[in-house]
Amino acid sequence: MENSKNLKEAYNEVILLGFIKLSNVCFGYKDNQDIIKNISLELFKEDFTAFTGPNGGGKTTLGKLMAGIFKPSRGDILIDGTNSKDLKLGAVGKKIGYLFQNPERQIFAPTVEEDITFSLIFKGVEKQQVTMKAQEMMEIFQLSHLRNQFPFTLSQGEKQRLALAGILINEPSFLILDEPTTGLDIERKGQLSSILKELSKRGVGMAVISHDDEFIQNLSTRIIDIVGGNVIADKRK
Ligand SMILES: Nc1ncnc2c1ncn2[C@@H]1O[C@H](COP(=O)(O)OP(=O)(O)OP(=O)(O)O)[C@@H](O)[C@H]1O
Repeated sequence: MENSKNLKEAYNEVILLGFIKLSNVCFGYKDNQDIIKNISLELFKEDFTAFTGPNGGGKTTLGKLMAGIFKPSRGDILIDGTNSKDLKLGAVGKKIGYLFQNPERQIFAPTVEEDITFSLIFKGVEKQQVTMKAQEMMEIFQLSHLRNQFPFTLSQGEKQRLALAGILINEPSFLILDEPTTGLDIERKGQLSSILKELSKRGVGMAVISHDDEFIQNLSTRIIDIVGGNVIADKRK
């Protein structure tokens, strides 16, 4: 018994286990029309994975499936070992942080600070701890000077950083980011790259949907091409 346990542990150490595993996944918004067509794929925390491909290919749809926002019409998605069909959105949120293409969709509160702390307060985390974590997030994302500002009046880059701060305060194990560089100037894009690289180094899994070639080339270790709801290429660098 003891031997078989050790064997299993050793096996798990040498074989990298996928954090998100898709098996024969299909999905359509309307009946009989699959947008995602039988995709099987495993994503690893150790990778920095980029999803590319032409407009309308299905990247955003796939991202929402992997984040548990949509459930597959057919096939299964395991998120950290649990079928996404059995996971409520709140439970997925503890494991996966999802940045929408339009960060305004993630603004909930009347001030920047309240927006960042929204989810922790909702979960009933103790006030002193919430304040400390918010401080840390505002420093990392250079939002301290905007703490009392109404989020809708922020610039695109600031909204992007605010959305990321609100996601990362929950310490998810894996991040899925949909077009995170849209509307960012070169300087802000560089800052975002450094933050994501650092998070990846600290063990946070990364999947980025992007058309931004330079950004992808700079960060990713694996590039997956999605065309017409299919994976047409899957390359490691
Ligand atoms: N809510 C929806 N209802 C119906 N069809 C949708 C919906 N959202 C997306 N689609 C369709 O699904 C297909 C894939 O769209 P999706 O946004 O996933 O592609 P994408 O690869 O992310 O595109 P882009 O690069 O333009 O963001 C498109 O044909 C789109 O029109």
